[in-house]
Amino acid sequence: MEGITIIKKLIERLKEAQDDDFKILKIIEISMRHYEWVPLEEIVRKAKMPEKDVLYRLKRLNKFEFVVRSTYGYAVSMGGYDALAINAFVKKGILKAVGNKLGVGKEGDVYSVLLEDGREAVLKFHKHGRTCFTRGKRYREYIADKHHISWLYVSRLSAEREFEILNELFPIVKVPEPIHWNRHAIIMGKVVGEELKRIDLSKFMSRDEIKELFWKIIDEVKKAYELGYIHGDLSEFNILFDGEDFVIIDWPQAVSKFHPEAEFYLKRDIENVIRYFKKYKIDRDDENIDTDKIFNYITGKS
Ligand SMILES: Nc1ncnc2c1ncn2[C@@H]1O[C@H](COP(=O)(O)OP(=O)(O)OP(=O)(O)O)[C@@H](O)[C@H]1O
Ligand SMILES: [Mg+2]
Ligand SMILES: [Mg+2]
Repeated sequence: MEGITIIKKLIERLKEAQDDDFKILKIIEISMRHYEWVPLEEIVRKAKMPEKDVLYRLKRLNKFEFVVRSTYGYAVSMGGYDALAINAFVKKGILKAVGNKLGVGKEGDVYSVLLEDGREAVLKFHKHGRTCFTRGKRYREYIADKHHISWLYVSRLSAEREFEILNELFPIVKVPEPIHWNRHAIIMGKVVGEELKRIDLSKFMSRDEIKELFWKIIDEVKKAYELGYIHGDLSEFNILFDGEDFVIIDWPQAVSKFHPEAEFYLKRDIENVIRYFKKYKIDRDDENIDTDKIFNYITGKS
């Protein structure tokens, strides 16, 4: 799988990379708040190192594909940003090893990881606007993209947001346990189970049991709402089920229940869940399985 090869390469490069490589990479990262392309002089000035030493580090960073270069200067690449986050987790004594890729979402990559305390966990990289930074994409296309400065900022913000929300919800709502956050990456508890989308419940559950599962999911949505949040992207893709219990994942886009469009988002979430369960015909003899009724139930309007 391509994902595994990429991370393996990244890990190899991480092993090779030295503290001074990361020092320079961090200077570029910080300077990107003010520059699209950080000029060499700026890096030299901040590094307080002779120019030839800085150039040596930049050459290495370029070889690792941790930076992108243009005539105007240097920028951190997506791989470089991944490396910074992984390096930070390792330096803090949190992360021990990165394993296989678990899933590729629209917005990020998820890996199975081993923590220093022996726990298995999950590392999720938030990657917004990744299209402007895919491997091999050329400089010309890169500068033509007006969003290229913000991907770093937006990805970081999204990870921070998901981490905060998980902290608010866990353990009251069935969500993964938030463990750590750095840059655009979060480490969270590993959930056993598969996306509902990939499971045929009727193969091992009765209709009553399936109906019970439906209402349990709705109750989690209600609990999240009571804590102030609406998932905003709830569907059979973001519910992991192990045959008995489930966990709702993927929260960065969640909105406040006081959001002006709150009703729209909550109803859409409810509809998605109802739509998935329709194929099991659980709504046949339960008139309460209705978007408006469930909306009222969740918001306490009935
Ligand atoms: N805590 C977890 N434990 C186990 N697997 C997980 C966990 N979090 C995510 N995954 C796996 O990784 C996939 C992608 O995760 P998630 O849905 O959070 O990311 P995403 O990039 O936002 O996806 P999407 O494109 O659906 O928005 C999930 O569908 C699931 O298979
Ligand atoms: Mg998802
Ligand atoms: Mg998502």
